[in-house]
Amino acid sequence: MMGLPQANNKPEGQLMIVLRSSDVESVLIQAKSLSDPVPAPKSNVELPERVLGKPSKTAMLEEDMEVAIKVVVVGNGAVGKSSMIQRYCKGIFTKDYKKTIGVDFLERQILVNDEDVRLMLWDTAGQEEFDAITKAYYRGAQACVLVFSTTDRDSFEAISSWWQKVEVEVGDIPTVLVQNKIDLLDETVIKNEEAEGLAKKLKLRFYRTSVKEDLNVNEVFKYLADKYLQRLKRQTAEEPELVHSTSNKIGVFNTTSSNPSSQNSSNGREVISLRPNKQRTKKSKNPFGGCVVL
Ligand SMILES: Nc1nc2c(ncn2[C@@H]2O[C@H](COP(=O)(O)OP(=O)(O)OP(=O)(O)O)[C@@H](O)[C@H]2O)c(=O)[nH]1
Repeated sequence: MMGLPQANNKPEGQLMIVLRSSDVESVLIQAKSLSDPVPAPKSNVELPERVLGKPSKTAMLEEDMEVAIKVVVVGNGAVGKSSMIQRYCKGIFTKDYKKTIGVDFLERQILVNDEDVRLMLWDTAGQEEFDAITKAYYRGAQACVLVFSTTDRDSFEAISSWWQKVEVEVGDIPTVLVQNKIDLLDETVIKNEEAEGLAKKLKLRFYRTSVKEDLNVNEVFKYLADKYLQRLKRQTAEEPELVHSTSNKIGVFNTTSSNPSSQNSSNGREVISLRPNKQRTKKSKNPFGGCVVL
């Protein structure tokens, strides 16, 4: 768990994010300006249908749109998933271990090849008991970080099964394999060749990180964003219609509206309620620029 110090200052559930499951499956692209022809959505996440029939999104992709990428971070418990997301988004590291219950997420905005990219980092629980919950949140993921720990053999051996769990839900998405806690190399229980061999076998880019020492964490997410953008551009060039289709590839995501009263299931669609397991604050700028706690 992300273990924020202020985690319990506020009664749980004050801020509830409600997503329809189909929305979670969308590539999220946010209109940057109010003059954007895409109408302001009524709830936090809009349906892909809303973008149908509107001016070319291909052009907008180039000029007016901001790409948002849903990244899921998966792996056994205690390998450092929450710590990694916290390090990346808030620039901090805590020694405390608090198990993540269900899912959690933070986001950070970065610039990749002059393109604004919003990374939405979904932190999933590493324990099997939460599998049913976490699986639902893999849907719609556009990139994935598979993490194991230098000091935990089981976490290394579980990587293939984590990968399968994600793949079953979302297919082939940009993915990286990460060996975390390399500051503890003295205590390693995994040989270098084994880790590299696994990356080769799974055909994945491999990073060694230390969240504690802030080694290579940025690189992991930068690589994924880059890879995803390349793929998106290729797809858009090859099949511009994809952007307009109802295939849940594109959605409009409004992070400015957070009116909980508009988030309900009155339309009869399935509703997933995300209850942050720690305090969420309103979006605010912080010293790490572009990092937002939702
Ligand atoms: N030495 C060292 N410790 C780390 C590193 N990254 C995380 N930790 C520690 O490992 C423990 C587990 O970290 P978490 O980030 O909570 O692990 P998690 O994978 O989110 O665990 P679950 O929520 O159970 O899935 C914490 O005590 C962290 O401080 C690292 O790079 N080096």
